[in-house]
Amino acid sequence: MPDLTSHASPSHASPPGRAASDIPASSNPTAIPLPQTEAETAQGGANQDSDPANNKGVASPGLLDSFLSPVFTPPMTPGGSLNPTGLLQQSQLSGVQHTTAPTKLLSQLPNVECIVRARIPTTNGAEMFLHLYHNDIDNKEHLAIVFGNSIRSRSLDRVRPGEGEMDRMIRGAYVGKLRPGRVSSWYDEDHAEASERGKQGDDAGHDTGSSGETKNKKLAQSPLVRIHSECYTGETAWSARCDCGEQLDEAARLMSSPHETLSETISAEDAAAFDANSPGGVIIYLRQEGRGIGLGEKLKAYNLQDLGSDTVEANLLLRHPADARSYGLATAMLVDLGLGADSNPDGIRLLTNNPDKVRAVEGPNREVVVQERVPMIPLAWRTGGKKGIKSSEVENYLKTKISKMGHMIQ
Ligand SMILES: Nc1nc2c(ncn2[C@@H]2O[C@H](COP(=O)(O)OP(=O)(O)OP(=O)(O)O)[C@@H](O)[C@H]2O)c(=O)[nH]1
Repeated sequence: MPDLTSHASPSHASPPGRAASDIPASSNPTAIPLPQTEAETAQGGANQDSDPANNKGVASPGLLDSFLSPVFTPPMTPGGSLNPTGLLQQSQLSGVQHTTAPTKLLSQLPNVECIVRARIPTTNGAEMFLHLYHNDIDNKEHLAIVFGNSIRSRSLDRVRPGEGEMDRMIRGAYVGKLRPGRVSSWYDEDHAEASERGKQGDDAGHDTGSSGETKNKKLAQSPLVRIHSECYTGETAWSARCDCGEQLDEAARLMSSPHETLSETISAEDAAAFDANSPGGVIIYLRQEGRGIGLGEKLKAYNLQDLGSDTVEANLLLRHPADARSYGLATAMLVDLGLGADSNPDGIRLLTNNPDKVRAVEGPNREVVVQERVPMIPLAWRTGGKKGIKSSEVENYLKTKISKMGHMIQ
């Protein structure tokens, strides 16, 4: 077993020789000539030196010249536009602290609609409601994993023309619990729960019980929210290259037993009081695999990483942005779930180390308020290496997040 440092206190110096700005172009045979920016083209070409060696490109030790083969076709980043010149200019700024472009905010939130919701009993005993969304900017099935009973989707609860009670129950627009023989989506006999709101066509509230009872209830704490991007390798294929699977598990754990926090466990009495007012939690699961470049491109990036690049360099070498994601859909889904500033002015607590995510999730007009950022410290760092992921790859992945993407993991 190699001597791994994932549990060590992080002192996160950039890996030597990795930063593009640190390597003189003349001594960098693998520098890739970059296309002109639109502005440069308009000016007749600011970058008129035809010698590729004089263009600073992405330095990746160990890459062969053949990488520059003319058969290499730069891919399209799904749903994104690419300006590698701009990205690299940022990476060449002094200190290489935050080398990625800030996440672009859409000027307007997309429209989202919750199509169906279903109760999922989970293997650890907790229960959650899986919400599947459609939207008007892509054809993907983005998800909201909702813990607790106080968070409901407005678009799901809205009455649809011509639908009957069975239709509503089948698509998950019911209060309380389903059981054989139940006939009303609005009234749950066992729990004496009725929602008048939906019947009246009022989509402004988010109560689950008798009308008005929970609508303006002051919650003990703001709801916990995690915006998670799909990672097939880390969540399903047991990859130790990243900590995505661990982060998803940890977010679910914190939301299903909200009195367990990262730092303390509160008394049983306090826990009961907390549960009575539990704000619940939401994991917004966005289908932006590989930071938005897709699984195929991420696998190429893995091979580049094995050839010596870090995670940011590998994306740039493949002509993708370091991070091609956006969060407008997440903001719109949170608003639909009643966690927007209009109905939840106290805001949310966002589980993340990513500063871009905090700004981006708030939306172009602060449609969502992030009241507090809750850090996600890797399990191996918190337990001195006893638990969590141990690999040199995950160590490099986390180091690059800190040194090049400005992540706040301490
Ligand atoms: N391109 C690329 N994407 C990766 C790599 N490793 C993991 N990912 C993707 O990174 C994304 C994980 O990001 P998130 O879990 O949202 O986390 P984050 O934005 O890094 O920040 P946190 O909220 O602090 O976790 C997923 O889409 C993964 O598929 C990699 O080596 N290259």
